[in-house]
Amino acid sequence: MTNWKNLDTLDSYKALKACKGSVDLTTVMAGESGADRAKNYSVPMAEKLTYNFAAKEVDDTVLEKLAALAKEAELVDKFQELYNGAVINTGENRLVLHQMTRGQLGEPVKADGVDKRTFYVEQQNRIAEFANKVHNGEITNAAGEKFTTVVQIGIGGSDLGPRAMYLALENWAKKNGTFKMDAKFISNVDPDDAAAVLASTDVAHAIFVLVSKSGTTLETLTNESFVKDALAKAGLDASKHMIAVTSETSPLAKSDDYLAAFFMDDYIGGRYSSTSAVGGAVLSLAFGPDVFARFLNGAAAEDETAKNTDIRKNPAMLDALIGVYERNVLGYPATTVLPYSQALSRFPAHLQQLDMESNGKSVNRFGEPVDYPTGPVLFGEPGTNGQHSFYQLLHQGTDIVPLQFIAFKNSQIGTDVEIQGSTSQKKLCANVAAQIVAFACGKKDENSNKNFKGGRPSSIIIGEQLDPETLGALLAHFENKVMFQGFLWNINSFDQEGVQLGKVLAKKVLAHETDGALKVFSDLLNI
Ligand SMILES: O=P(O)(O)OC[C@H]1O[C@](O)(CO)[C@@H](O)[C@@H]1O
Repeated sequence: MTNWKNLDTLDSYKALKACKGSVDLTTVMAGESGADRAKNYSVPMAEKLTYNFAAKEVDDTVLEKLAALAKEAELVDKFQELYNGAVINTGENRLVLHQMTRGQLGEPVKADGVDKRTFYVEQQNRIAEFANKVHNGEITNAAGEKFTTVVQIGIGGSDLGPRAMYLALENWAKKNGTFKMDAKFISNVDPDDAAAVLASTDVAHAIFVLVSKSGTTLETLTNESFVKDALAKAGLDASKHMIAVTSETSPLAKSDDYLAAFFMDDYIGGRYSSTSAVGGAVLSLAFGPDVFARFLNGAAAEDETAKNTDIRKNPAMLDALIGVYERNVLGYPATTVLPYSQALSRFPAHLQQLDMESNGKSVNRFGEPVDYPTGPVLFGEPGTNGQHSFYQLLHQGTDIVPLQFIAFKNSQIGTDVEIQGSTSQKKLCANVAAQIVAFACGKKDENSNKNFKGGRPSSIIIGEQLDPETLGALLAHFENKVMFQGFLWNINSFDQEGVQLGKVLAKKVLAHETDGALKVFSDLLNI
């Protein structure tokens, strides 16, 4: 059994604090020293990805202290407890098993009377069989015609991850001949969301995937009714056009309203559910089950790296430790993820939920207030677009915001042009290389308006090409990073009580049970 202790009670953390200010990026990232760091401060990830931390404010001494912190905080042992079935989600008294949707990292875990790995694989097989039947025309609409579009209805983790993964692989699948069906997504309770998606969808040839782990989310149930209404208006039987993905204990599980139902369970948090049936249904329908299986393999391979006790061989743990150093010792309040890949356009939105819903906590695992900052604000956009938007603040603003770049050597589609001696792909990669050095080293100018102080830390994950395996590995990397940071902060990264209050008050507003400011705002909004 491991010890769960607050970060500020650990001796190795106290030692780490003494390192504050010891690494000046403007110096160490210049000249030969910068070249050496760029070569050596790099850790292999799975699927030929590498995590390069040359431009972080660390040196061998800081790394030694981070290694000591990893050891004292028993990070790898805690991960081991997690995948071997301990009740890590103390707030909800649940196991945490999302890694098991992609592999068996440790011992078999039995819960609810079944072996959980067997359960997840069974669901994958059921989804694969269903998707194959849709693709080969064994499952059709009432007129015997093939379905051509899949529309996912869900919100939060039942939308963001699957949507980001779909967008990440859409062009790759088209290029590689595995694209089967268009996928669309309805998430917001804003009626314009469902209305616009439905208006651009041939509903007679659409299969709708209702995704809600709890089966009680207001937005999702409302959008389900919206879609059912549209199907009825088109003279179609909704139960022949809808499947459900939910937990076996949810009210949706036993309903006859669906063509089929596929299951995840309470041991997979919504924001960790992309590799469960939640992502499995839409991705298998859109790209085929083999592509989904390749995505899972990439995630499984990355999970294996997270078992390593050596911080130079465990990229997620190293990334997590550096992030905690930046947050708690260096005092940086935010972080940004900047994929130089258009296909990853919604990946930062997924990471916002993953990171902030997991680690936006003020009490530890035992419900006691913590005296130190926990999860940072996370935001992001693809580069180079971000460069022409908010990078101004990142380069010259008064706050230092650590950056996390992601880039691939090759594009997905492969269509490119050479203009002024370089292809677009080379221009993309040139920009990310330039940004790392510009942020770290800055540039002196007598005109203070044009002066760049530098000293702005970044890391970069570099890959060959974004494909199903690299995407899986990338997803698992960030999930595991968030998990290790939660362990360091001694918080429960797997519940989300902070989302409840707003839901309760919204219900009161709709029931007209308001007074005070709530009543005034209700009136102002004409509710
Ligand atoms: O899948 P469900 O149960 O509809 O939940 C959707 C989302 O709502 C939340 O519970 C937050 O309100 C997220 O954690 C979750 O991903």
